[in-house]
Amino acid sequence: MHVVVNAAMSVDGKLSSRRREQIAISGPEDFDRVDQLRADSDAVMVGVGTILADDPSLTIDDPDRRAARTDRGEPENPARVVADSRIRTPPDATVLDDRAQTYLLVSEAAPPDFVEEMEDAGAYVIAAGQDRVDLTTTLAKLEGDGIDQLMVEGGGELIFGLLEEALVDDLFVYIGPKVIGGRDAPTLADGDGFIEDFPEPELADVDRVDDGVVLHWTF
Ligand SMILES: NC(=O)C1=CN([C@@H]2O[C@H](COP(=O)(O)OP(=O)(O)OC[C@H]3O[C@@H](n4cnc5c(N)ncnc54)[C@H](O)[C@@H]3O)[C@@H](O)[C@H]2O)C=CC1
Ligand SMILES: Nc1nc(O)c(N)c(N[C@@H]2O[C@H](COP(=O)(O)O)[C@@H](O)[C@H]2O)n1
Repeated sequence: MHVVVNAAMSVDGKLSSRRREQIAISGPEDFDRVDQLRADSDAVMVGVGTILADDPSLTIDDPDRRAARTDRGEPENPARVVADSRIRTPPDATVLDDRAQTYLLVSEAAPPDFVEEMEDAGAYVIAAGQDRVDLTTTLAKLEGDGIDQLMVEGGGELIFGLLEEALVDDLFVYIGPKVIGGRDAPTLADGDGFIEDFPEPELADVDRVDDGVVLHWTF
């Protein structure tokens, strides 16, 4: 499986404010680049923190891109994947609508009643890990289901979890013209943070987009 992380951050490295509400950091050209990345993916993944904060659809905006996928014999939209250790995804979350297949990655601590509720809402539930989703095992299961190209859109906890397990191949970061600040605002990589063996990606490309810049890092 090839894992591509994409996120937009402020000049000071924040994904959002301390209120954890969605903030438009990208401009139109960058949102279009993200739409193309989604169209090139078999699945788009986020953590449940992003579901609770933003209620994203994770579908493709451009109808021509959706048509090109169906012409290739692919589903109109990539599948959606939510990492949600204890099932905090609300049953009326937009990712559970019928526009795409949705996988919910949960831990073995996820209450069985909630698992059943999510399956009734149309999600395909994969469980691995004691208290927290075991990302290595669940991503391998997704690969077994035909997901070769996985795009991850955040947030900071999930991105750190993937970096910690050395699961990231490419990282695209849009840095937009905003300063958000705040010690409690989410950053690109949250979690516990590294204290040694810091991942050291290589800078593959730099592009000026809208009023900011896209950095492409490879691991
Ligand atoms: N600017 C941008 O590009 C983006 C911004 N955001 C922002 O990020 C914030 C949400 O980010 P976070 O609160 O960090 O939540 P998150 O979206 O990273 O979700 C974290 C959750 O993922 C689940 N998870 C399961 N297994 C895990 C594992 N092994 N490692 C890590 N997480 C695991 C846990 O239930 C955990 O609580 C929101 O404010 C949202 O608006 C989110 C996506 C993109
Ligand atoms: N690429 C990007 N730029 C920004 O400025 C953002 N605020 C985000 N946020 C993430 O985009 C997703 C929205 O999904 P839908 O369009 O509703 O499908 C979601 O993952 C946000 O957190 N991204």
